Amino acid sequence: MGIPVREIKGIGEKTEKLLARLEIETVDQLVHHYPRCYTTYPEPIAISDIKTGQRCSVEAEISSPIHLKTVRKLKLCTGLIADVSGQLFVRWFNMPYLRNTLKQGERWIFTGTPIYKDGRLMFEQPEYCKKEKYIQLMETFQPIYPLTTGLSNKTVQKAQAAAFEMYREEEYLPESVRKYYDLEPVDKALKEVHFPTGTEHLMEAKKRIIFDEFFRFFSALELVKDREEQALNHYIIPMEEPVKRFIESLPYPLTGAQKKVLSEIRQDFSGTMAMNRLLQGDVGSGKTIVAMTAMYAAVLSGYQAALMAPTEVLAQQHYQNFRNLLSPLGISIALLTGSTKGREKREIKEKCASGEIQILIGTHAVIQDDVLFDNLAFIVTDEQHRFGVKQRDAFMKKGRDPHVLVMSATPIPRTLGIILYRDLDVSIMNEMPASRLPIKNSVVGTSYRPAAWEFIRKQVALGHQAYVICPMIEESEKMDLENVEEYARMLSQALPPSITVAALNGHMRSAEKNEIMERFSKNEIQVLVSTTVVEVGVDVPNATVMVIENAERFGLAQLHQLRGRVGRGKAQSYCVFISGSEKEEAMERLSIIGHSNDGFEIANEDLKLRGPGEFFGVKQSGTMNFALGDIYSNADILKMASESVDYLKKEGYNFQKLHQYSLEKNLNFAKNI
Ligand SMILES: Nc1ncnc2c1ncn2[C@@H]1O[C@H](COP(=O)(O)OP(=O)(O)OP(=O)(O)O)[C@@H](O)[C@H]1O
Repeated sequence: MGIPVREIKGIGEKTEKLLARLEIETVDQLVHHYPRCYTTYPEPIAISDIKTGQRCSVEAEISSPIHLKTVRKLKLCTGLIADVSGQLFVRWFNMPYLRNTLKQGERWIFTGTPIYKDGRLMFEQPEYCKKEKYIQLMETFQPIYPLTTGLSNKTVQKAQAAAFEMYREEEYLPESVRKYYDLEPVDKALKEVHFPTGTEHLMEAKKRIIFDEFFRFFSALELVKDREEQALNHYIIPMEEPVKRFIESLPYPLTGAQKKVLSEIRQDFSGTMAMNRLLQGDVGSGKTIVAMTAMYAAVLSGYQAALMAPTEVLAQQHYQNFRNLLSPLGISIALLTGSTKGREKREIKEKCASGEIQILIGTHAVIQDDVLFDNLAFIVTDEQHRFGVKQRDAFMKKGRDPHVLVMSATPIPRTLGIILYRDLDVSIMNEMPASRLPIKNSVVGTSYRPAAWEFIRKQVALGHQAYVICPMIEESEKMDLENVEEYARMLSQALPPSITVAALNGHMRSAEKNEIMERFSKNEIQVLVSTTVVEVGVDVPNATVMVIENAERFGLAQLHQLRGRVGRGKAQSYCVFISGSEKEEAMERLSIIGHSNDGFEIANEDLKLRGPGEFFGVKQSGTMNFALGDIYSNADILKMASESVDYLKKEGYNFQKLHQYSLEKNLNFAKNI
């Protein structure tokens, strides 16, 4: 383990705890906590000239004492600031000390993004700074870190500065590779990322750090691959008559793409090597039934099969689906998740070990040590980028070299797929069932919101349901949560009382989330206001409207996922992307998604639009969990890293050495495959 953050000068117990919430416990982890973007400080403007949603600075006097009050456990500091042109309301969360720092009558420069709330324009969480310091700031650009409630950007910046006094990153890359790809030394790059000295230097530094991220990812994959050379096929699984009959008995004909993938799986099942396949299917293309058919075939051959989903809601949904279609055929199916309790859990484990349970569906609960199988021949992982390499490994070890199918709903352009999924065979499903109508999209500004709500009312009156994805506030999870509740309240008031509106957020307990989802799927709830927890896989075909607030803040891949929650039934569906920004780039990106429902096409356009070298923006793709790198914008660096891992492998480079201190971490780091 590295040096604890507590040993850094100026970090006390409170900051230590806050950092721990971001999974930062050591100095090494802190210096690898990269800024999520950089900001420059603008020339201050008059209060009368500020505009909603546009970051700005004002030089103003504090015209009222800063008032501290507690609202639902949140400590709220509020006050008024003024210049000759007007006055502005300001407020901060959980920074009670400001009452003593900011005194009435003093002049400060406040920087923030004005919002419109409770009928007035205001600054929420603005930064504050004295003029002399501000003039210096205007000449630099400042890192903005991912934060958590109570932890300010300033605190992280100070901690970084102190950390660098005691930390030096060791170079691991051979000089020849570094020179060949024109990469900076790692210690220099790391420092520059936190303390930028100029645009060009920062771009060079980020190139190196992103290269490192990708390099570690690929080399961790190499290590996993080395440990498990492709296995022989121990389980020949024919997909003959009974499987055909099952397919014929489905309430719909399979699409051409579904049939093609099934025939690829059939070949793998009867081949000489065990299957190791990625099924990349566009949102709603019907991956589940493909997996189910193959699992059914495995069971008919006398084996067990298991499916692991990333959330309880999804595991539950799969379980229902499987039961509807396979229980009548006499297949025994069980669900195992974190909320399966005592006796039931024990029983499931016993029956799984004895082979009585033929199909096990669950969350990562299925990879716990005491879950054993009798003859597990086939494992399916849903939404693979949510699981780490380690979890995938543990799942595989539940059987003796089982066939593996991983399913992903994130379309990735072919050129990138070849690099990223180097160890998997890839099947692509890009065809929607013929019975579906394409979703109608519109990209609008916030003034359209009342019309969007009215549209929800009309659709619900027709018997349909709607989702609203709530605006995000990046600074604090707590505020996100409040936001969802408040939004749901406002929407509920705007709609007739006969319409039930419910809020769903990621902080709820699983049981609570499951219950809301279940009520939504039974149409007891008509409108679901949610954070992005509904993003993956939720399947309620009666929902026909999706409204996404602050659409400009999401990556296109994520927007496509969210939109995919509608358009799953026979009725016409609609998606309204509400943009809080009128900036041209934001609109241009959103218009891509507004014009196309094809995930693969969107992914390609996204790649073209952003191209390499967009270094300053917020990460947009949301596709993979790299801290700094973005597989789209940094596709060129991704290629370099992949090539150099191949090259160094041939040269006999010891990747183990690179990962020896933190193999666990780096295997986890390679979260995505
Ligand atoms: N060939 C088909 N014809 C008509 N409906 C289908 C077909 N295949 C699947 N479906 C239905 O389409 C819906 C979506 O399928 P499924 O949940 O498997 O999608 P998915 O590919 O997993 O999408 P996502 O990634 O969004 O979860 C389900 O309600 C399913 O019953």
